[in-house]
Amino acid sequence: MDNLTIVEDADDAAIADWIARELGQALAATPGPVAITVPGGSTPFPILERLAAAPLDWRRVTVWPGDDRVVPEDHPASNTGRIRALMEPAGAEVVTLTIMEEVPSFALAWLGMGEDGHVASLFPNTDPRIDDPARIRRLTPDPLPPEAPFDRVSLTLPALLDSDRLMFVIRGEGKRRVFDAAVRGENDLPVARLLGAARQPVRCFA
Ligand SMILES: O=C1O[C@H](COP(=O)(O)O)[C@@H](O)[C@H](O)[C@H]1O
Repeated sequence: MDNLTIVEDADDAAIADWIARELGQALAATPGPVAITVPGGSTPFPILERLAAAPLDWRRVTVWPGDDRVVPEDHPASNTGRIRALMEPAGAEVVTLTIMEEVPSFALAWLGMGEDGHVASLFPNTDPRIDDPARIRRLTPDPLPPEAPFDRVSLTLPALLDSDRLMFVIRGEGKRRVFDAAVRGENDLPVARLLGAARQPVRCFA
């Protein structure tokens, strides 16, 4: 993949700095709002905490969770609740993901990945398609991940691909093996489908 850059051993502060620079450039390029999508789970939150402290015009930034578990926002497993708690005090607008939303084009689509190759909440059993006519779907992972055994709402592949840049943060050897195999086209997991269709720059902090 000519459009892929893998950055190894970057710590949370370095990743937050890189995102802040990207966002700063996107904000400088337009007087209007800038949308980004961010992952949930556990990996992104220390990075988001640092990012929220960056001196950006957060009032022009709309933050979209890339996916969420179907739980109330005050539930500890709610991605949106945790993202909102960090990003709203900085001044950003945080969107609640429902299937009614109009989804914008993103300046940056930041993704995590599960060891099963899922991105956002596009799990292998949900057979995500790059020509999905929907931008947001409600889905049921099968098997249900034991750490978050809930139905999901997720941006779809075309919604994630409608972005100027894609970025992953993946930690651990198991995830790295799955990601590298996807890059080489050796599997057909959701991450491989996304990467296979990506034409924008992709950066993976691994
Ligand atoms: O369930 C989810 O898992 C993935 C991976 O999370 P991580 O903590 O292992 O990085 C995450 O990207 C997704 O947003 C989340 O809902």
